[in-house]
Amino acid sequence: MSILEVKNLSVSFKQYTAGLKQIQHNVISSLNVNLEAGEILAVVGASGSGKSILAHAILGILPSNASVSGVITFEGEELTQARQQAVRGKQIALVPQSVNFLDPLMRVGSQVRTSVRKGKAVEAQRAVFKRLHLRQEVEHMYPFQLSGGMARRTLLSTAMVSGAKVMIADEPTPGLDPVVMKEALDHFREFANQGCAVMLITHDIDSALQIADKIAVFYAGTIVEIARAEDFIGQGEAIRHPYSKALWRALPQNNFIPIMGSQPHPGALPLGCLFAPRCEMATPECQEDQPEMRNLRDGMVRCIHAT
Ligand SMILES: Nc1ncnc2c1ncn2[C@@H]1O[C@H](COP(=O)(O)OP(=O)(O)OP(=O)(O)O)[C@@H](O)[C@H]1O
Ligand code: NI
Repeated sequence: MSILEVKNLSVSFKQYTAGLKQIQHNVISSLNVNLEAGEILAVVGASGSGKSILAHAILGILPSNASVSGVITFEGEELTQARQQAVRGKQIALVPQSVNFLDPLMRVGSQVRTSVRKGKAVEAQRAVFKRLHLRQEVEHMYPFQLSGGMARRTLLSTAMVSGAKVMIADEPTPGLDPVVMKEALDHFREFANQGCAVMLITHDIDSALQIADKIAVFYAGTIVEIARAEDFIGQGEAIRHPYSKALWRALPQNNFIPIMGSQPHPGALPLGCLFAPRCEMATPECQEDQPEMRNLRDGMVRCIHAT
């Protein structure tokens, strides 16, 4: 049993156009993913592809105009709204993408201490601050007194002291200097080695590959491939989905080959495969139905042509 299972998740937002016409934005569609204890799953993909929405759906913190369908289970039991509230910040911790998640009216040391559930709160907070190179006097500061990097380290600290079994880190590293970034990534690896499951959402594929066991590739609101980190090597021959291959080849060290076209807007998704309009391998069949996720070479892929 996976510690966290997301089955057939869809999330949409109702939006009103200028003429008060209502349109539906499908920001996540039929998404399946599992988190295993002891593993780090890195989630990569373009901006606006729905990575943060997935994190917020798991934690039950989507805005009220969102409609959600599908089932999320934690330790084999469905995560209902009540259960999401009960486990949030305790068994399932979030390192949010935005530093606005800090409480502006509370000193940051106290914020971190309220997340400690076992052992001495002050000691745990001071140890994590030291590890992330935050000076001790920072504990007395309010969020507005912090630099962007310090605020991010405070958010990381809050999740790290929580003792959660599942950690979801949404872009935890931008703005951190390389030394602190390495500490943060090493910390995630240690968590996983202790039996915790980590979902690391990131734009930094290189860092993700250094610590992740598996990589999930997001495109236009769904996961198109789940691969082992080792598959991301060379020219990407072992990578299954044409979008994942393109993403890999677009990296500076892999020839910087740009991907033509752009990701479809959530208000106007194509009927069939979401990547078909940009895909060199697309055939008329690809335009008919969205392909199902299928097993391929010890990974998962959502493409009828992948081999
Ligand atoms: N409250 C909202 N109402 C309507 N649409 C929203 C809302 N929040 C997010 N979206 C839309 O959902 C889509 C997915 O957004 P999300 O923030 O999950 O992307 P992301 O993959 O995390 O991007 P980034 O890498 O830039 O953080 C985007 O098209 C975004 O515009
Ligand atoms: Ni995001």
